[in-house]
Amino acid sequence: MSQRRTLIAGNWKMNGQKADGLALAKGVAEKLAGAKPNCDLLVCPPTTLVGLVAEAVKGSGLHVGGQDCHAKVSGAHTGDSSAAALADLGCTYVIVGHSERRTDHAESDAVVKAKAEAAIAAGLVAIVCIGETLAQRDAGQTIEVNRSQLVGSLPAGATAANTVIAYEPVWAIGTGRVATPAQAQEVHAAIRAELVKALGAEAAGAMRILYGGSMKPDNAKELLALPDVDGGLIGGASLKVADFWAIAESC
Ligand SMILES: O=C(CO)COP(=O)(O)O
Repeated sequence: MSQRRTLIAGNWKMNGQKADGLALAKGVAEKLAGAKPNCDLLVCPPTTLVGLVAEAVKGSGLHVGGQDCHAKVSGAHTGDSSAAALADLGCTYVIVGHSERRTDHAESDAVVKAKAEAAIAAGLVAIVCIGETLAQRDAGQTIEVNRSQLVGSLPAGATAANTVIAYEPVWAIGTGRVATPAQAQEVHAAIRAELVKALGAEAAGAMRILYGGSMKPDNAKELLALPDVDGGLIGGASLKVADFWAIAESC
């Protein structure tokens, strides 16, 4: 049996306002009150809702996370949020380096690494995202692109307790085109091998590597059963209680 506890994480992205966001979070928390799936459950609402959601699900066992944080603790960074402020609102995780942020905000590996380090310093678990584009996959660069993003984005002091890796092939995000089990396992195994080099076998063996990209109730079981897939980072399907819960029940 894997020593790694599966993590099912919902990335709501820029979706939800007070009423529907609260209903979604409370819906998941209520499910959790009735049954304990064989995984940790996390929702990452937009920053606007993080505080409200964290208050609403307090004590339920449902974890709450941010979708991004700044590398600095405070200062003149209009529109940004610090990891410490997210922790203060009740977050225990934060996603960094999502491909949408790498693209929309030109975030480099160095920026992602600094953000992950800030997250850890604030006591949060950093979920560090990496993944290749379709053009890179078609050019046979998948393993090298992921290796290089991982090495460049991995925070100093990373441990299995403070860092989670998320492999999200860009071509699978929001497209309905999910990676095949063979494609996912190949990259996850390569990530694990790189983690062994960077952190040693023990930490690498204990670190969770999530798959993200069109994970749905009908494909989750097969992906989550792969030896190096330790959970999911779920976009679209995390916006419906029934779908998110069905994925959690596939663990
Ligand atoms: O980007 C994702 C999660 O971070 C995946 O999104 P989808 O599940 O909508 O493809």
